[in-house]
Amino acid sequence: MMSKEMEKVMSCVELCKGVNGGLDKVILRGHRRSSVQVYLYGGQVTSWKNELGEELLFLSSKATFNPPKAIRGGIPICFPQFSNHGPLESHGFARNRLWSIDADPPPFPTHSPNKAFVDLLLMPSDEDVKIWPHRYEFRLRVALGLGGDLMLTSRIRNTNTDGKPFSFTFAYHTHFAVTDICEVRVEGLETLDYLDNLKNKERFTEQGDAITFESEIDRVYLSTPTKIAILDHERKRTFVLRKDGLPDAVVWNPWDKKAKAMPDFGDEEYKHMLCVEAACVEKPITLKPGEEWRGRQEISAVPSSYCSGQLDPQRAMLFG
Ligand SMILES: O=P(O)(O)OC[C@H]1O[C@H](O)[C@H](O)[C@@H](O)[C@@H]1O
Repeated sequence: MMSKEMEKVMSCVELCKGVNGGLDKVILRGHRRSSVQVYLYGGQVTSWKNELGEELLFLSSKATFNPPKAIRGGIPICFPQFSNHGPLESHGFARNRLWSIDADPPPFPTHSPNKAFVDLLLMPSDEDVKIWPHRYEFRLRVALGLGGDLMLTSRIRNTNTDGKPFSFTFAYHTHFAVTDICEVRVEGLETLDYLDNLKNKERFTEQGDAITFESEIDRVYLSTPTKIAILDHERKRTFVLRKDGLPDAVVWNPWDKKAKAMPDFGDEEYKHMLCVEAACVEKPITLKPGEEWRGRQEISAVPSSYCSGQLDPQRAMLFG
């Protein structure tokens, strides 16, 4: 049972103005100094802090908060198209639309005691329908768990009235903050096939033990396990990413040359970020009118054990 006091702390959800007093954002406050910030613009998480108030996500110091440009960093939502895997603009348009707060969302099947969450809603405007001729309701729940984990659940429903199905690709484009990219490794993707975006989406098989980084990387790993670990050796911190309904995982770091070419990304910032993205890219999702899809991502930050860099066994058990 949670104490009354704890319940009070956990129920903290605040709507306020973001950077430069412009765009609206929601702050979720959890235990001690843990928090999450979500902009209604893009339905985009831009900050996730642990109990010590340490930032766990990367947000570029050059990120602009000026629509229609997307915010560089945090967790952009890529919908209805991932990257350039289709005819739409890069990553579709959900990341540069204004979402609304969904005051009365349909119930979630699983009961959660957690009070620190917000429900957002995106529906197409008439202009959007000209770009992508479909009607949908996209519901996004962002929740800060009792243990400080960040959970994103997307529910996308086809509301077409013309009887037509639609297909889409999707990603939670999560930018993890890391101390030094050269000291990071990703476990859980070894021996898998991937499409290499740097080589015309050609298919390869991962050979290495774990993924380490020494140059630009832009890959879509296919049919991955539901759990992926990102080990930040220098900080002795491990991010655990768990996902459901999202078979693929994108790994991206632009490295020095591409970093310099991006106006909203610092020249040296590639050293301190890594994108590992729960995604559905290879096989698009198709929904008939009335059908709904769900895709969920849960991320946690746990201490790495000292010598081996493996997941701390105590905490790892919690994530099963
Ligand atoms: O610059 P953006 O449109 O935000 O895309 C940033 C990156 O996102 C993904 O990770 C893609 O795999 C990359 O190819 C792309 O460069």
